[in-house]
Amino acid sequence: MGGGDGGDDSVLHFVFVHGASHGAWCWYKLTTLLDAAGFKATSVDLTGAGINLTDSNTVVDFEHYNRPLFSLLSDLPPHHKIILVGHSIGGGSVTEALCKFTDKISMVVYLAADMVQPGSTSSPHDSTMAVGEEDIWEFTYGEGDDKPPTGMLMKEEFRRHYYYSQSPLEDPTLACKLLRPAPLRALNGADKLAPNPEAEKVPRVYIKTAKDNLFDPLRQDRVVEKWPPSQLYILEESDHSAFFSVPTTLFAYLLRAVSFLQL
Ligand SMILES: CC[C@H]1c2cc3[nH]c4c(c3C)C(=O)[C@H](C(=O)OC)c4c3nc(cc4[nH]c(cc(n2)[C@@H]1C)c(C(C)=O)c4C)[C@@H](C)[C@@H]3CCC(=O)O
Repeated sequence: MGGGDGGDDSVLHFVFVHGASHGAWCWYKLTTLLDAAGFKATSVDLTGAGINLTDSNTVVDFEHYNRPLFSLLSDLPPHHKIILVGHSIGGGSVTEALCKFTDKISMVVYLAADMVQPGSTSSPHDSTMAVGEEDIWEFTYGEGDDKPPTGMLMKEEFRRHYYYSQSPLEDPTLACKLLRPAPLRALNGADKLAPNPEAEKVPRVYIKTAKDNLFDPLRQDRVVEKWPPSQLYILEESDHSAFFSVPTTLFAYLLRAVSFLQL
C-alpha cells in the first residue's frame, strides 16, 4: 500500500509498520499527508494482517510475521535509505528490521512502541497484558479448543476505550471492520535479539502518547529510560492510535525528527 519501488533517492522515504491486529490501512492519514507534502510513504501489511492473505493463526514465528517488511527492505535499490516507523508492538518488528538491514535505515521512529535494546535480557512488558482487572482479550484457537491459543484480538466493547479514546468516531468504526487476530506464537519471538553495535549507531526517535489507555505513559517512560533515544516527542492529546487521533501533529513531529538527519 502506498509508494512504489523506492526509486528516487533525493526524496525522503517513510515506511510504516502497524501494531497488533492492525494493518497498513491504519496509516492512511499519515501516508496521505506525506505524499501531499512530496515525501514518499509506504505502509506494509505484516503476514496475516490487513489484506495479507495468510491466516494469522498459522503464523508461528516472528521471522514469518515480519517477512513482508524484510522483503520490502531487501528489494530497495542500493544506497536507498528509509525512515522506519513502528507503532505499538510493531516496535519489535522495526528493531528486528534495524538489526537485519542496518545499512538501509537512516532513522527509526517508535510510536507508543515496544522499544527494547537488542541483547537486553529484561522486557518492560508484564506478559499478562492485563489492563486493570478487565479481561479485554478474545483468544482464537486455530488448532482446536484443546490446544494453546493461536491468536489474540481485543474484544469489541473495549476497543474505543483502549485503542481509540481520542480518535474521531469514524476511525474506530472502520477499524472494527478491519482488525484481525494477532499471531500470538509469532509475537512471542519479539525482542529476542543479540547485541548489535552497528544498529545502535542509527538514530532512534521515541514518540510518546500521553492520553494512552493501553500503553500507560509511565510504562512508556520506562521504555525510554532503559534505552534512551536521540530524540523524544510527546503527543499530549493522543490515545494509543496517534495515526487516528492526532495525525497532523504526528506528521509535524515526524518532519521535525527527520530535519536532524545528516544526509
Ligand atoms: C501476550 C501475548 C503477546 C502480545 C500481544 C499483544 N501485544 C500488544 C497487543 C497484543 C494483542 C496490542 O493490541 C498492543 C498493540 O500492539 O496495539 C496496537 C500490544 C502492545 N504490546 C506492547 C509491548 C510488548 N508486548 C509484548 C509481548 C506480547 N504481546 C506477547 C507475546 C512484549 C514482549 C516481547 O515482552 C512487549 C515489550 C505494547 C507496545 C503494546 C501495548 C500493550 C500494553 O501496554 O499492555
